[in-house]
Amino acid sequence: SQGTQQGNSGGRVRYGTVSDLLSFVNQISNMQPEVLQHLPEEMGVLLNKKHMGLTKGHYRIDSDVFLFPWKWTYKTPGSGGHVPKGSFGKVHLAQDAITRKRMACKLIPMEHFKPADVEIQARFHHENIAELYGALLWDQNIHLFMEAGEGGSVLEKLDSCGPMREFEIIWVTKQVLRGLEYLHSHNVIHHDIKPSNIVLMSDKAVLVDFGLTVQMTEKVYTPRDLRGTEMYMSPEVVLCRGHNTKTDIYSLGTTIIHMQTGSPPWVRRYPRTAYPSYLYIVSTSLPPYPSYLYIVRTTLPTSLPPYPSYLYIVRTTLPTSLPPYPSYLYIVCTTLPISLPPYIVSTTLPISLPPYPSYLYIVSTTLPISLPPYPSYLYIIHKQAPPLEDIAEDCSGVMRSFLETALERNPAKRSSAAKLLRDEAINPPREEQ
Ligand SMILES: Nc1nnc(-c2c[nH]c3ncc(-c4c[nH]c5ccccc45)cc23)o1
Repeated sequence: SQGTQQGNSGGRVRYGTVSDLLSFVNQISNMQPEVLQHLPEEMGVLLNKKHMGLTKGHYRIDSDVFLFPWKWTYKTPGSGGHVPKGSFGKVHLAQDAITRKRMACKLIPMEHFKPADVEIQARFHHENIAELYGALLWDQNIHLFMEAGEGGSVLEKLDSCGPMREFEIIWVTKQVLRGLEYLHSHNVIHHDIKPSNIVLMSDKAVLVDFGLTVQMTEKVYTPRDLRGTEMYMSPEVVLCRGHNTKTDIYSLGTTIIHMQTGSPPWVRRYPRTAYPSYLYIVSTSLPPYPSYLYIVRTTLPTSLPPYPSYLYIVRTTLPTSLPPYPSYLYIVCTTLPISLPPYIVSTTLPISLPPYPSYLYIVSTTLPISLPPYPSYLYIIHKQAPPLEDIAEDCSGVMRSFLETALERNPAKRSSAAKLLRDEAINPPREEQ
């Protein structure tokens, strides 16, 4: 019969609706790895007919669409945070062979992909949220095609051009607040607002990376793990006792400090490099444990208050001498959200230490009596007042009060995105613009 070619002889990529895409990503996340390894051809659902040209049910990489590395890898956030899971993947520039439309294409290895990576972006549409155009499975990677911010991210801009001027910061802040106002009105928390997750276009900025995003079903979201990037994390998230959309406002506040000064809060006052070479205390992910670091001391107090254990890195006065074994790695655990062997000792250190010291390396058995206070930013965020000292000296008075509101320690006193959008700091009188 004259049936449509696509249905039978074509490939396994089709145009579909958001629900088609969501059932596709759920279906493939339940597929056995061995099935995924031998896929004869690409599969997927494309939402956007205008930008993506299918050819008989095919959308082949390097034939129907071309990928160009943006030389931008979205590393696991171990380099700056305690996040047990974050966003994996490389972001490429993609160009459709038929429509010539330029897009961003994030490749997520199947073993790291979870449907939550796309659910929010597929279901919620706003001009300040990177639009999802489609999802394709090929070569054991999920390819997420999205709206491209060809100006790169705010972090790249800061790294290449240094601190931003206030009128630029105002422009970015308004775009981010519009995106947050929309997400928060649907009880969605982004959880990872920071310069690298804000990308720039000629006429707007958009939020990207929804890998940590959640939609609250109650008034308070109680996490099972730590979500976000340490430097930009709010005190209530660090405490792990429940939080709400206001956490994104705090992270926007720290992001503004980063845009003003070129550095995130805290790092100038608590530099990671404050340590003599023999002792590094930083925490990333301990294989396979969540990325906390539980160095307290060899003899533990009988009971600790119910705070999360990573807040107990306070005993920097280690015993003057450790048992006679050289080059120890001591990880003595306090109360952990999961059970660990009570005492992990390894007599051999990894051959090459990662560029960021990622454990506590006690490379000599005798240590000086006392060490400088531990710069665990989680502990600092938890203990100290918000980082108002890190606000740029030349910050205007109105922007300073904007930041004081956004960085309020008590989320209930922190202004909402809707309220901040009306703030005079980001609505300067016309003659000033
Ligand atoms: N993690 C993540 N998840 N989705 C995205 C994303 C969606 N659209 C995009 N457009 C541009 C960039 C981008 C970031 N830095 C860059 C540097 C140079 C050029 C482009 C970029 C990233 C994205 O990013």
